[in-house]
Amino acid sequence: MSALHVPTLAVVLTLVAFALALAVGLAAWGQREPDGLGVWGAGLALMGLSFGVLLALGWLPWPRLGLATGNALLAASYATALWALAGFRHTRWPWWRVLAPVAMVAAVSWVLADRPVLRFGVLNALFALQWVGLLLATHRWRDAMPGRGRCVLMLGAALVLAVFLLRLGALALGHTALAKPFEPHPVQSAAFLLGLTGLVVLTVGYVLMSKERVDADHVQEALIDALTGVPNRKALLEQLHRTLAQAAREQRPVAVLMLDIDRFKRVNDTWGHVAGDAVLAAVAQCLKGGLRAQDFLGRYGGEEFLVVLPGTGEVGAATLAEHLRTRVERLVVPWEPEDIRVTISIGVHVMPLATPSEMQALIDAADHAMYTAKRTGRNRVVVSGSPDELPREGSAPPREG
Ligand SMILES: Nc1nc2c(ncn2[C@@H]2O[C@H](COP(=O)(O)OP(=O)(O)OP(=O)(O)O)[C@@H](O)[C@H]2O)c(=O)[nH]1
Repeated sequence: MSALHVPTLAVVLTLVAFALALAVGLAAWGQREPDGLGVWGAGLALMGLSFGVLLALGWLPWPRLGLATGNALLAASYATALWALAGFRHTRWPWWRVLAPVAMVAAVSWVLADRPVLRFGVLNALFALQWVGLLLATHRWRDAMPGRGRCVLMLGAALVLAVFLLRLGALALGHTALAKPFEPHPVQSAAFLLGLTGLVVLTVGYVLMSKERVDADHVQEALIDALTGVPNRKALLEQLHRTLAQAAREQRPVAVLMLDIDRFKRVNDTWGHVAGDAVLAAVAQCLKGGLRAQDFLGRYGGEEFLVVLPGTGEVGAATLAEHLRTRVERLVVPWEPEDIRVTISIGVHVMPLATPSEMQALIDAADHAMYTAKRTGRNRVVVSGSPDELPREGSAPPREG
């Protein structure tokens, strides 16, 4: 290990830090949703700068100032890494949390400039504390970082922390020669290798976290209807399929409500398409607010919504449908020159023992009941199979009584 030339390793570390800063900066450039990646890149640049200053100490006219600056930049780069993570979590990060460790490290470097062993010990302890803080924060903020990127990042942080623990351990065992900057020593070689590996792993972890966030957003966008903010048809059908499969396993009923805004064309024709959009969004949120936690609402098509009620029988489904109908009836959508009110017609169908293969039949039956509600006056609820329902084409007329 001592064959590994420490100053060369330090130069490699400097170049790698700058190269990663450039790559990360390019990746973060023009990001739609900033997630701290740009700040992470700035931290890498600060790290490269700090090693540059420390490597140039021998040539600087004021080595004491150079030492304090180089170490302060290193503390700043570590503090910036934590700041970036706070940004990933959309947490406001006060300036003092970045500046406090920087000021402390600068003061220690300056005051203990003539006591290299003590300075080396205190500085490595302070840096180790910064990385313990970063590891703890990453663990505490795991909800905001649910993917594998966080694990990779924590591995990188552990490797960097190991650098300072290794140096502190060696110092405690009497290897005081380490205290000279870039002194050839197997422990220093190992520390630089660990640091280099940790830096790369950390950055890969952060970029992975950023990518996982974007992927999750895309999945979410693909399943949410942009206008109304409720699940779209694809998400709705997938959820209904899952609900039917679970209901079949548990031998429980599933109810489906098909809801359609009455005379919606008139809303568009009277107040314009933008008003129609506002009404659609307001109705969707109104319906959503009237559901129980286990129920599921989605936009089935134009002005049609579908509600899935797992484990709900006919009486419960009809009661909930009536509740939704009155909620929408009371809804007032603010608009100029006059507020807009609409009503909805609802068709209800319940399958006591449904299976996923009957999904389309379930929807069609609710749709037909809704069609009956339209044809028999609108602003009403019709339960499929009830005497109210009009006969379906090609089917037997509804039973009497
Ligand atoms: N503003 C807006 N209008 C939509 C949207 N999707 C569908 N529509 C309109 O919804 C209207 C549906 O009209 P129809 O199917 O004739 O039904 P209706 O006027 O609601 O009458 P009934 O259903 O019989 O009560 C059409 O004018 C569509 O253009 C949308 O996303 N935004």
